[in-house]
Amino acid sequence: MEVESLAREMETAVRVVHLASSLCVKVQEKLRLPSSTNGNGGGHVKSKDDDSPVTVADWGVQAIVSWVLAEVFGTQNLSIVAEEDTDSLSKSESLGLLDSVSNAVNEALSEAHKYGLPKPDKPLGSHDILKAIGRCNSTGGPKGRHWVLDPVDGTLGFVRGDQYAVALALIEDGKVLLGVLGCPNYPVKKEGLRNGCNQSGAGSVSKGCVMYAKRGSGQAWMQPLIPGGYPESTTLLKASTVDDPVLATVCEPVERANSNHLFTAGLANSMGVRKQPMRVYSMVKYAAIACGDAEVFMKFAQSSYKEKIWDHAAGVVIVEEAGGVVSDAGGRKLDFSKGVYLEGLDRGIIACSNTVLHDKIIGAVYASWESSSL
Ligand SMILES: Nc1ncnc2c1ncn2[C@@H]1O[C@H](COP(=O)(O)OS(=O)(=O)O)[C@@H](OP(=O)(O)O)[C@H]1O
Ligand SMILES: [Mg+2]
Ligand SMILES: [Mg+2]
Ligand SMILES: [Mg+2]
Repeated sequence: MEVESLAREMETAVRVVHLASSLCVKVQEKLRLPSSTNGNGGGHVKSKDDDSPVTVADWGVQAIVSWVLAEVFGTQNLSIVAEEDTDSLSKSESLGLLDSVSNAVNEALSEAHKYGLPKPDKPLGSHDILKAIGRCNSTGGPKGRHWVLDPVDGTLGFVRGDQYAVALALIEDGKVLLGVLGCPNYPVKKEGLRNGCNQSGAGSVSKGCVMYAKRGSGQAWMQPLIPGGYPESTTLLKASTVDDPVLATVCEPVERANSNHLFTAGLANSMGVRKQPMRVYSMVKYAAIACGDAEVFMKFAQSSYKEKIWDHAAGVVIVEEAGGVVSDAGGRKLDFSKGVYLEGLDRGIIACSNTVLHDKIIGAVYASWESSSL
């Protein structure tokens, strides 16, 4: 599929995810301070109506991404579909929380120029911040361009000091054109040190990266996350070529409530997977497939749960351009054209590093579905 250049969109998306990730790193550090161990991260964490957590970072990232996109592309026809809203943040009892969000946003935006992004002339006020967050209330749909944002995916992982992702994608006429994933805690293997310092070939590990891909390019890329600025190096990503289930690493959500661990264990067993599942929060699971650290990601939510587009859009295009395959459990592509939800999803999501493994899993799903307890 031929896609127009999208150079400005991609450049902006990658840079703003770097900036947003830097905000997340700082907020997560604060959450880990001893003064924050009162259960709500020193006031930085709230519960939503469905009991899921939302934090200063979720609102802060949404405000930053929305503000930057509006500055770069203008507000006319700007459509952003994103997870958070301003309902609880604009209540009078949330003044302290809104202050914390403002501080985090202004601290990050004051560094925007170091990322090659516009920065405000003066710090944004609470009103500007609420406006930026509230602007992301588009419901997407089959026509036109829509930015899709999960400001913090895996908020539970985030508050637990674990893995999470900042996920931004651009959809046009229902197709994901580009995706960017910020993974601030992802362990990235560096090439073995050269010049005789380390000849073992094992390489060292550093933390944090941004992955991105453009639809139809056949390439997915990774940049390191560096403190206080935009990196110079970029590495090509390649999904794993392992197609023997015995050697495959399968990842899945951490929470039992989010995916049926029993069903996926039976499925993995029936196709000959031997390794224990790698349970990881957030779209970092897609990242692991894209960079060759895992071969399979399966998620089978309860049948009453409807998957949202912001939990998958960026990950899907990155995995596919790195050489992988993503579908529902019936083998059909995910449909990003129906609004906020992945309507018509057949049972679950299966992302694989290659078609051979993918075909095997789809076959195993058909074989084992009858006896499942879903
Ligand atoms: N009941 C239920 N079933 C399935 N999925 C749900 C459910 N509730 C929430 N969510 C969505 O799951 C997102 C986190 O998915 P993960 O794969 O990271 O799950 S886990 O945290 O590792 O268990 C999480 O994304 P964030 O809210 O951005 O963290 C939710 O969109
Ligand atoms: Mg999410
Ligand atoms: Mg989220
Ligand atoms: Mg959430």
